[in-house]
Amino acid sequence: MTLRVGGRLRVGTRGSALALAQCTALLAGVRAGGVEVEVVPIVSAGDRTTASLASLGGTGVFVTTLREALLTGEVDAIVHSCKDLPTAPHAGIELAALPRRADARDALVTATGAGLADLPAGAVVGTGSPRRRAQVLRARPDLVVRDIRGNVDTRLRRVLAPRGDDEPLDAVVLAGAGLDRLGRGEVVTERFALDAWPTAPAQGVLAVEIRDDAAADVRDVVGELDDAEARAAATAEREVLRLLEAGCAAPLGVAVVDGRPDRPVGPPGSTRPTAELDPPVLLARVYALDGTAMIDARAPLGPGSARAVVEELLAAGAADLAPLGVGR
Ligand SMILES: NCc1[nH]cc(CCC(=O)O)c1CC(=O)O
Repeated sequence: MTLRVGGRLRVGTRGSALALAQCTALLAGVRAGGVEVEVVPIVSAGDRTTASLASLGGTGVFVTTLREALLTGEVDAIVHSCKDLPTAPHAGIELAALPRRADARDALVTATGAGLADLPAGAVVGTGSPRRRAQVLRARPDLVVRDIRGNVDTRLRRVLAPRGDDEPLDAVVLAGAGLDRLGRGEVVTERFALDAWPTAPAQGVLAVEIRDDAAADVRDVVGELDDAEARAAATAEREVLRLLEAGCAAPLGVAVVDGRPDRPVGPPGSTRPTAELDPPVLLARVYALDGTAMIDARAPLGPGSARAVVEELLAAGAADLAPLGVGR
């Protein structure tokens, strides 16, 4: 099929290996459907510099550059990791598709193949995420967590093949979905069950944005990628983030889990066999930064579930436990 407007669908994404891999995989189905697609890598200030992301205004710099390319008409659609997308809507832009979710779980990669429980005391685990730091320390207060930055390859290298000037790490925690999409899923030593280790809101979900005045055929093609289950889960998880006014500094874990504890919703990448499982439940968990305490809230997944878990968390003192925006 040739799109009536422009002939082919131009899709912008970040130039990182992960962004290109996940965008290309997402669009394989669109191409198979006969639509001509061009992936356009968009380089942002955050990709060009080694300055800290905070000095550039946080990870929002990537999203902003992509949105500029969309609004100027350089591309017809943009693809982000949904977990990197601010919860506030952007004028002129529409979240047109939340495609089927990949593995939402965090993954541990260790140099020796040891699981988290088997790492020696004092082992050094790298992560830049306050949530992951709290979760590691909660499970293993005897480990050392090192703040690390960089793309997936850089972080893996620190464990699997450290260079002379790197401090070697014994382990890193990364999103399983990112490793899978890069074809590196085989390096994972352990994937943490969501009920024990809820992850970032919308982890493993991609987000496709279009202009709100997009041509009908662009809207149709992109809309085909939307997945009702991913949309319901990502929407509720992001609503928790929004209501808590939590940024990436908040040690907050959110997940949609099976109504029965200790079981994730379906095996990774599979469609949930709805008939066999209890109704899905929204789980939100706020940690103390050092992992010594945590507060949980759960509600059956649905339109009111985010508000219900947030009220429960706040009533239980979550705003005193951890740095959230709400109540400050
Ligand atoms: N914060 C960066 C980021 N944004 C999305 C992913 C992974 C892919 C996804 O969650 O969809 C990652 C890497 C990571 O957390 O290990």
